[in-house]
Amino acid sequence: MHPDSDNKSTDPVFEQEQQRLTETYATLEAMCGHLVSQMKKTDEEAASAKSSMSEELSPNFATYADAMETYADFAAMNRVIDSYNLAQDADAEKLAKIRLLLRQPYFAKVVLQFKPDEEPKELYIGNAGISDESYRRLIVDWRSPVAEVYYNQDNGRTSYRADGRTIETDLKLRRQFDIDKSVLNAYFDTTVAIQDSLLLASLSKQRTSQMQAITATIQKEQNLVIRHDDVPALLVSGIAGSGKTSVLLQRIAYLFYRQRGSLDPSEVFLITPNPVFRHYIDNVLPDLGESNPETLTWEEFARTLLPGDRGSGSGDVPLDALKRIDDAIGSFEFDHADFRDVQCAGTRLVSADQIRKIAAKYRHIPAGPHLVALIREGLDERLRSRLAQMAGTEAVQDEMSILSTEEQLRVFHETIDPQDDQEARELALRYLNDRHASAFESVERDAWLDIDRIGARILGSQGLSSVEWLYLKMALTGLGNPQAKYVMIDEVQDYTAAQLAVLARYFRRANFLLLGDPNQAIEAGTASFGEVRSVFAAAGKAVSECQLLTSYRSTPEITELFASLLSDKERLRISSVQRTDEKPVIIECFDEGSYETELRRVIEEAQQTGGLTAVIVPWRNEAKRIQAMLGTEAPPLVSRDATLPASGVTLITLELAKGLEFDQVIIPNATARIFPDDALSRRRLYTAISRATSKLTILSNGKLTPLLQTNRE
Ligand SMILES: Nc1ncnc2c1ncn2[C@@H]1O[C@H](COP(=O)(O)OP(=O)(O)OP(=O)(O)O)[C@@H](O)[C@H]1O
Repeated sequence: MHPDSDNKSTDPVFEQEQQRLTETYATLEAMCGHLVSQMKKTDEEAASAKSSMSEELSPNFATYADAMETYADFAAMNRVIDSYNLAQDADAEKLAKIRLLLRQPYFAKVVLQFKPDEEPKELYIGNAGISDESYRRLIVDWRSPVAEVYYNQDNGRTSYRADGRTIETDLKLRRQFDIDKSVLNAYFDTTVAIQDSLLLASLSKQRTSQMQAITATIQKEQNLVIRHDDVPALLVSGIAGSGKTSVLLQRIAYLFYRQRGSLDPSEVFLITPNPVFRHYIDNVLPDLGESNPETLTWEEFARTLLPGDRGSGSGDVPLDALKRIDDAIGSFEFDHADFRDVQCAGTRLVSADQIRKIAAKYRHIPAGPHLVALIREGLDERLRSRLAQMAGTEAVQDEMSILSTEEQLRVFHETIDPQDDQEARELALRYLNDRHASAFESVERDAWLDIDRIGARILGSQGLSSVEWLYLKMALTGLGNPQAKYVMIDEVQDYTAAQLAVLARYFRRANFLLLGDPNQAIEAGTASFGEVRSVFAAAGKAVSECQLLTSYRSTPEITELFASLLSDKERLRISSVQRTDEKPVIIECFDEGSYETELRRVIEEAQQTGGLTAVIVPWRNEAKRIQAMLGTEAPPLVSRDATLPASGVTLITLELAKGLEFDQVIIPNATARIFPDDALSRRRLYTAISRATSKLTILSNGKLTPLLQTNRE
């Protein structure tokens, strides 16, 4: 049922629901006001308790007993402050939830009958769960077990899982709401047969430059991924616009909720294609009341681990090279030239020869993380004794005595005036430890190992690629992040098998969520889904799989056009959600003059229509060509670190447009030269076309690519 504005006032259900909303809203507002004043009060109490306790505190360290008493007083004061802080933290968390709900208290209601003789239960589902003062559940969190019945989209007998048990119930009613703060705009009672009105309403909205959460309209196949059991690797293959990125973000929010208190955002990693994409998605989790995880591109990940003078490389390395590294490590022995001096500020602190001597003590242990850890410990000890010996020298003590007051404060947090030799030595050691902090760091990072040289010996080649370098370092030293619990890789088809092998090994204890579309692999040499499976299986991570086959982004006509680039078998399985439609336009021009006129016209038209339009070019040099042709009227080119504008026309390379979407897409030159009839061009064209939500214009300056010939009118 969809009451329009005329019958709202006469529809008793609408009135009842508006009434319920008004009451809930008032309760939330009251709770908010109460919490704010409570937090203010706690703040004042904490401040006054602190000041009266500090006044009463009379530190006395005269005797051992006095000192003990003083410490006990300090500890008591800290305990009081901690309890205030804890209370504040709990209140702040609750307040954040209420503020989230004040934007939209809930978006759905389900009525569930658990036992035939019981009253049915009404549950309102929202972005967070909250109970009122008398512990009555006002709103249920969308991630709570019972909310699953809403997403299962079955009316009648259904079930959900809670604490490993399956709970049977009868879904009597599934009602969706369009709510803005305390105003009910509409409600929809849904059954499976009727299309999802809230979904259609949400899809028909104009796109913004930032991705939005899809909590209220998550579809059944998407929910299976979001609520999937924890598995070592979950591979989701989904067509363009099927909600892979949306599902990924909703799953992160789900995991944070389910593991509240034990899962920290710093233990979740999201590997994204580029910074433009990161900006595009970075509001979704905060809007859901959650923090963003650690978000990195491959380049950023590699840069933190590789030596400063090395680029992150292409990653295009055969898996076989990595296998040879694994095979070789088993029987590998260091030789004298595999070590490098530990240096700092031009001083050699531990020589390669000394490292060799430390290593010689462990000759019976095979090369690998255990041996490297032992050498590292020995080296750390050697470094400490070297600095202790330097601390006793006159040269260092003289150097320390002429430190400026500022430098003394930075190093010692006070000015110094050593009274005897012993004190002077201790201070000199602190000074040296500070000055040589980077030497300790390079011992810790195993920078004393010449990975390039070791790799050249193992692989028999001159110079390692960055991926080989990383893999070898991990195999040899155990480099990795064993604390990471989840790693999410979006657009997984864009990584090479070797890059994925590095990630699987680096985050060795993490569960992986891998999402991608084999048809959007726009570079040669990246991993097929078969390779993705075998890389993770080889890393000891059994792969489970899900598929998403409905396109939510594009209109049926656009979906049909990009689906026409796929094999018949694939095309037939794809569907799109019905909406108002505009036929894609293909314009083939045979002379430069008419091409320029047409291009100017479609860009001008796009400016007039409003919304966000992308002119997608395959490479940067094509962007330059367009800029040269259009001069000052060329749309601005999106750079790698940019944030998309809210509206207007932009020029963007395919690489950066990946994963994003636009109200309109213009493909400015789809000739056979740019999109020849081969598999890679087919995927590039599929990716470019599928960025459009509602309008698509394709031009060609010369003969149109054969890939689209059959689609012309
Ligand atoms: N259940 C849903 N309810 C509302 N909107 C949805 C839903 N699922 C997806 N969408 C919308 O469809 C569009 C495409 O989603 P998303 O970008 O997550 O897909 P994708 O599979 O990652 O796409 P691609 O691989 O083509 O980059 C987005 O605008 C998203 O908000």
